[in-house]
Amino acid sequence: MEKETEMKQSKFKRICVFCGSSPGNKTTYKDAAIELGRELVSRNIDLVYGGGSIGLMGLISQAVYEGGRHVIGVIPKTLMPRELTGETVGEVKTVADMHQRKAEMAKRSDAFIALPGGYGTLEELLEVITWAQLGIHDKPVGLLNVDGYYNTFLSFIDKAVEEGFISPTARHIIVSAPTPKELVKEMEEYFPQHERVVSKVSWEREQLHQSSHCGI
Ligand SMILES: C/C(=C\CNc1ncnc2c1ncn2[C@@H]1O[C@H](COP(=O)(O)O)[C@@H](O)[C@H]1O)CO
Repeated sequence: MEKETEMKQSKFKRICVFCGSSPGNKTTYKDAAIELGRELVSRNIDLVYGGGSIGLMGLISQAVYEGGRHVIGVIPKTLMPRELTGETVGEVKTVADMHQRKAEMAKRSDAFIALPGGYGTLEELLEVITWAQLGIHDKPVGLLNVDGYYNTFLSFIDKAVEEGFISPTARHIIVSAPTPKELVKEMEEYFPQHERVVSKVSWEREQLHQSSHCGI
């Protein structure tokens, strides 16, 4: 019994999950959101997400909250009306705008995971990958490739490597797996290979500067 608890203990305290504000057309996407939520709970990991109860965002936050872990939803003022995002379970952190939301979600997390989603999810995912490439952070970035949803995206990234727009070491930033269990395990084992371009200290200073201006 003790061994099982030991095995499940994660090095991550909080993971930020990006995912669809829609549920998607297949049951497997909804199931994966709930399964990822339960995987976080089983490893004592708290959730940071975009807030609200719509789509996959609602399903994962509910699963983590019901499992007894802390949930923080970071919502821009403009999306606060409940008819837009629904109720947020757990803690709500209100921010000024979408830019501040991403900075806040990143600051509060030890790693990032993208479930299937649309433009919003892709934008958030690509931003944390770009920040990793620049050496702004070295937190693992995971892609939950449910039912091959991200196969064409991954092929495109490989094409960009082939064509010389993404370096092979930067390709290594994306950790992907088909199930939550495999994904979190691979992220635990992740070791950054890319070169550090921006010093972490200067980035943290920049964040502090922004926070004092935005009243975080
Ligand atoms: C404005 C409307 C609905 C509210 N939509 C969102 N609510 C909360 N968070 C959102 C919303 N739209 C985007 N996000 C963020 O992007 C990701 C989901 O975007 P996607 O395009 O659905 O993939 C998610 O991680 C959020 O952080 C009425 O139209």
